[in-house]
Amino acid sequence: MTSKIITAETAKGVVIIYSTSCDRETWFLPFLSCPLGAPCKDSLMACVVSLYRPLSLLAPVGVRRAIVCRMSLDMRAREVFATAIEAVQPDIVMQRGLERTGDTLLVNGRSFTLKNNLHLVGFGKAVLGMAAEAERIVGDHLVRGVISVPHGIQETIRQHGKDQMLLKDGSRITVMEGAKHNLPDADAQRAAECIKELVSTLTENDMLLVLISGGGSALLPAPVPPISLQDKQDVTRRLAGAGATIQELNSVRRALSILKGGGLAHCAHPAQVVALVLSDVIGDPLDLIASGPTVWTEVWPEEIWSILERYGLSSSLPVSVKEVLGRSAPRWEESGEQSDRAAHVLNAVIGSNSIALECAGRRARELGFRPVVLSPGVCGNVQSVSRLYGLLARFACSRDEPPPELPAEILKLGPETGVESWDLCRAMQVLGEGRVEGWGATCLLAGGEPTVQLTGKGRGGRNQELALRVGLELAGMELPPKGPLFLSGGTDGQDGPTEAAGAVTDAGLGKEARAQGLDPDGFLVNNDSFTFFSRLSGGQRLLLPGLTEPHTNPTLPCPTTSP
Ligand SMILES: Nc1ncnc2c1ncn2[C@@H]1O[C@H](COP(=O)(O)OP(=O)(O)OP(=O)(O)O)[C@@H](O)[C@H]1O
Ligand SMILES: O=C(O)[C@H](O)CO
Repeated sequence: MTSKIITAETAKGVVIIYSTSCDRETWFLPFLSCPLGAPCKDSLMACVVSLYRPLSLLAPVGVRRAIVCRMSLDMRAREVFATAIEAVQPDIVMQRGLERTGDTLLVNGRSFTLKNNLHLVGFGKAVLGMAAEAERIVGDHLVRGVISVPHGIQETIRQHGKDQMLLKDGSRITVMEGAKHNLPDADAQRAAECIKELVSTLTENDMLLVLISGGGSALLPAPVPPISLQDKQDVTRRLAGAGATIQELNSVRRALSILKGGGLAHCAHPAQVVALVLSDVIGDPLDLIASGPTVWTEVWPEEIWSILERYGLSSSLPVSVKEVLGRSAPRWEESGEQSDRAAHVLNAVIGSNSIALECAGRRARELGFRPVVLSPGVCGNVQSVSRLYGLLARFACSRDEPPPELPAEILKLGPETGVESWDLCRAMQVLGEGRVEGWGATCLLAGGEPTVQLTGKGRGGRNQELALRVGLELAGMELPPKGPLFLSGGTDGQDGPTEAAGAVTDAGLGKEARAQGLDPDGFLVNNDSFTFFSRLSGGQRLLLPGLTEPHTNPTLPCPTTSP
């Protein structure tokens, strides 16, 4: 059974924990080997972690430090990651996004009067929880709603006891499940039809709330006739498998869909549309998140053809796709002036991974680390990204001044991993200061989305593959025995089509695997990182969604800055 969707989906948060040196790590975790033995240690530490926050308010500094010192790096890394996830929970982002006073609703500084005229549609992995919260906030004005959410989500949420993410009995919102394995299917297509039907009946007196989160593209398939669902699926699956970026993939999806690229807003005209978006794309581009159904976007056939050519698909496209791309007429009849249409639509990003990283940084500080955010947008192929993290680890852990070629090598990776030189220099400066000044440990945080080019047939996800590769990078370096530790996880709790959110790794990974008869390189070649981590040490290094939830009270301080 898959346990996806614990949380909202933002661009993938990658959390990395580095200890700065062997000596300091020994100082920092003086009580690591617990006299109670390993199995007890974990449950004991879980209790300690859950008590840490209340205790930290009352206890003297010495006691606080002792508590933190008892937590392993692994536990603290998981805790930091859990906090990042918590920051983008569907209910929390909705509370941030929808401010209500009486019958006035404030979104992104714009106010709307509620007069029992509210309709709601939504699509995405996090939308069920968002809809439940929306109903709590504005349910008394809600006429009707339809949401398209992942297959099995309600049952999974029930099993996880997260009832606040379910709609209440008698809700006016219809929940439709589909898109098994995150692929558009007939169920999702039916949901898309119902959504289209609902929004097409609206008048200028109505208001439409559109809830959008990652995974929305697969949950709103509405292929332009005569393209069949099968044909559309074929194109997107081959593009994704060939390593197309989400920008490229969703540009193509927009060109083949009735509802994407502004089509949904077009159908809802002249109603007032308010779209609340939980971003899962680096830089929060509204036209690309879930393929931008509420953002009018021009389709340029030349651009689509060049993407298809880049990935060698242009000559093997289904006939229906060729026909649609060959059309010169606009996708829909113009209705009203551009400015008039724009005035009827408000798109607001209410959650992003910058917020997740900010919250993670605060938690890291509470847990005794000095947090450094490298960048919210690390991208590029997974090989380059893992190399970058490996080199940064080496830089952080050098006993003496690192060799001059090391910073140069790190900076060289900037352009292909989407990290500005300035950010790399800043991160290296902080890591260098840590080494010189001798404070405890550094937690380097980054968000982003590495690309995995699938060549094998195994099971995995970008975070697990990244963790496996970084583990192998670290194994080839001269590093202190107790550090660094690396964690990579998806903030939606599901890494690719697997049950895990990601994995935790360190320099001992390769040795541990070989001692258990596992060949990491063989698993990598087959893109089989999930199987690898599941078999390794009973799956202990996996980040499983149930374990990624915070142990502590969820009312963690969150930034007030708007996304
Ligand atoms: N076996 C695999 N090994 C590594 N990565 C994989 C594997 N299978 C799929 N992926 C990654 O997962 C992505 C598809 O995952 P999913 O269908 O959940 O969409 P997503 O939400 O965009 O992905 P993710 O959860 O990784 O962000 C692919 O683009 C690919 O990068
Ligand atoms: O649904 C999608 O298109 C992706 O998750 C990006 O938003």
